[in-house]
Amino acid sequence: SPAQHDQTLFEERHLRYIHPLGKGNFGSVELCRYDPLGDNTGELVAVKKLQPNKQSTLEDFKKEVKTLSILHCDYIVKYRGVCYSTGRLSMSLVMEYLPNGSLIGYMENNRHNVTPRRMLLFASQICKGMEYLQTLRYVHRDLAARNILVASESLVKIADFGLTKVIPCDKEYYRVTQPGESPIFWYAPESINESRFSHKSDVWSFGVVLHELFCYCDTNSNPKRVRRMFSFKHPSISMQLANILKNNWRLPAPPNCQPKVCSLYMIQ
Ligand SMILES: CCc1cc(O)ccc1-c1ccc2c(C(=O)Nc3ccc(C)nc3)n[nH]c2c1
Repeated sequence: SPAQHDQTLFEERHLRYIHPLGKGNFGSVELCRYDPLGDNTGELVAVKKLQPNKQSTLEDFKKEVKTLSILHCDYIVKYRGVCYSTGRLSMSLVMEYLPNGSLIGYMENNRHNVTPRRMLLFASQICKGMEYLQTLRYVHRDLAARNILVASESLVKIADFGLTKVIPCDKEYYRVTQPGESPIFWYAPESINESRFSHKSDVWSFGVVLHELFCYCDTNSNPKRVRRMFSFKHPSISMQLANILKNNWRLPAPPNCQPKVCSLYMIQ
């Protein structure tokens, strides 16, 4: 039957659960081994189960799968396929497993042997991945170090396309109607103020990722730290953030950041 030759169809009975991976950010992601021979020689995969809830419906999930299945780029996590649960009531997304986890954990654990040169290598790879997405008119909308996965000490890949949208051909931006919980500290001003997303707003988020990289993803310099500057009273956090950005406040230069990188920082 065609299903036997469809490499992107994973049979639930061969998908062996190992342990949980993503905490919250990627939804519920689990490490599994797809082991049809039953001898533990199968490949390790990252699996995201879909629980249709108020945030994401089966339709949203099918859109994420559609988005992923046509992406072929060295700097984007590879789509492997889907696994339908018995009765097709729910489905899971199967992606390649990257053994070193997200950039956040990697930078924290490898602070001493990640040189600025290596950071620029990672930054250029994220750039190439985003450039590829732009050629397909995709806007990621959630570019952040937490969504960059480390394949090896010299290769990172962009992950988590749950929020990715395609810009309509007649427009230059995508307007979100129902913004869920928004990562506003990575958002460009127009995204905060008007829920407008474009390649330009992805570039802004890339700037925040550069900041995270050069701060070794240190939680003390994390963009969320900005929140401490705000009163928890009114106006809302996003209003306060929008105001200081309008007054040209920007993230502070990362501590002991190289002069040449800092000059790059000044053009931000
Ligand atoms: C399936 C969800 C998804 C959806 C999407 O649209 C794009 C990418 C992914 C995804 C998310 C996470 C991972 C992971 C990992 O989390 N790996 C690891 C390894 C080691 C440690 C400590 N932590 C973590 N590997 N491949 C992954 C693919």
